[in-house]
Amino acid sequence: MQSVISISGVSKTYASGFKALEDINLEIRRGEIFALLGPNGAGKTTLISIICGIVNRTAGTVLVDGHDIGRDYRTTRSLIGLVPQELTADMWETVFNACAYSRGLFGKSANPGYIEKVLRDLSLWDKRDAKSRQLSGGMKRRLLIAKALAHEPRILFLDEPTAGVDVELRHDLWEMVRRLRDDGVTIILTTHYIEEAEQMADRIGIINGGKIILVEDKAELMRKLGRKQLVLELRETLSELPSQLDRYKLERSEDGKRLTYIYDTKAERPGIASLLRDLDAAGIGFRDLDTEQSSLEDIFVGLLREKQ
Ligand SMILES: Nc1ncnc2c1ncn2[C@@H]1O[C@H](COP(=O)(O)OP(=O)(O)OP(=O)(O)O)[C@@H](O)[C@H]1O
Repeated sequence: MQSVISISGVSKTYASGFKALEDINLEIRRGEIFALLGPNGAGKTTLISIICGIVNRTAGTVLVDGHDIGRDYRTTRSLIGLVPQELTADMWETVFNACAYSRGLFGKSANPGYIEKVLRDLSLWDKRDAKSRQLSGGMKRRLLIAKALAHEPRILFLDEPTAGVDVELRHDLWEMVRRLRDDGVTIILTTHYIEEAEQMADRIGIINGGKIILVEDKAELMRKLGRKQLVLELRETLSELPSQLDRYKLERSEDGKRLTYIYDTKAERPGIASLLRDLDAAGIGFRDLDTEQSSLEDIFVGLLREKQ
C-alpha cells in the first residue's frame, strides 16, 4: 500500500538539550488507522507536532502525500487535521463560527452544508449557536474534532483523543474515527490507553524513549505475541515443583499456592490436557482454574521491559 506519510531519519533535540526523538523512520499507509502507543514522555506529541509543522525537527525528512513539510508547508498542512491533546477553544466564538473560521484558515471556500454535516456527525448541531465556553468538557473535545475536520483534511491526527472523556464519548469517537477511515481519511492517533489501540488500530507503532521500537499489524502483533495463561489455585501449598513437570515451565507463586502455565493459543497442542493429567499423576490437586488472554498491555509491558 502507498505511504501517505514518510518519515525518515527524524530526530529532535529541544533547546534544553533534551533529545526527544532519535532517528525515527516510519511509513503511514494511506487510509489506515495507525496507533502510536507509548508511555508518558515517549515522544508521541513531539513527532506529531513535527509532522504538522508546529515543532521543527533537528534532522531528517518528512513527506506528506509526497510533499516535503519544510518546502511545501502550506500544502502539507492543509492536508492535515490536528486534534490537540489540550482543550483549547476560542471561548467567545459560537460552535458553528469556530468551525467555519477554521475552514477559512486553510483557504477553503465557505461550505455551510459541510460544516453542518460535521457538527451533526459529532452530535454538536444542537449546540451550533452556543459559545465554546458554555460547552461541557466532552463537547469541547467534540468541537476540537469538528474544527480539525472543517477543512476536509485527508489525514487526521488525534493526540490522546479520549484522555479524560467518559465511556460513551469514547465509543462515539471510536465510531466516528471508523467512519472517517471508511471515507478514506488516514487516522493517526496517539494513546497510552492500550485498549484504544486494541479496539481501533489497523497497525500499531510502539515508541519509547524517543525511539520506535516496533511497528506491526495489530492482528499480527496479537497473534505473534498473544499467549494465554492458565492459573491453577492449588488445594495444598506446594513447596517444590516435581521434576516430571519440568517441560511445562510452570511458574510457582511465592506462597506456593498457585501455578501458572503459559501456552500458545495457536499451538496445535497447547498441552493443557496433558498438564492436568500429569498434575494428577504427581498428586497435585487444584480447587480452581482460570485462563487469561494476554492482552496488548502484557505485550507492551513485556516489550518495554525487554528493551530496557
Ligand atoms: N519544549 C520542550 N522543551 C524541552 N523538552 C521538551 C519540550 N517538549 C517536550 N519535551 C520533552 O520531550 C519528551 C517527549 O515529550 P512528548 O510530549 O513528545 O511526549 P508524549 O509521548 O507525547 O508524552 P505524553 O503521553 O505524556 O503526552 C518529554 O521528556 C518532554 O519533557
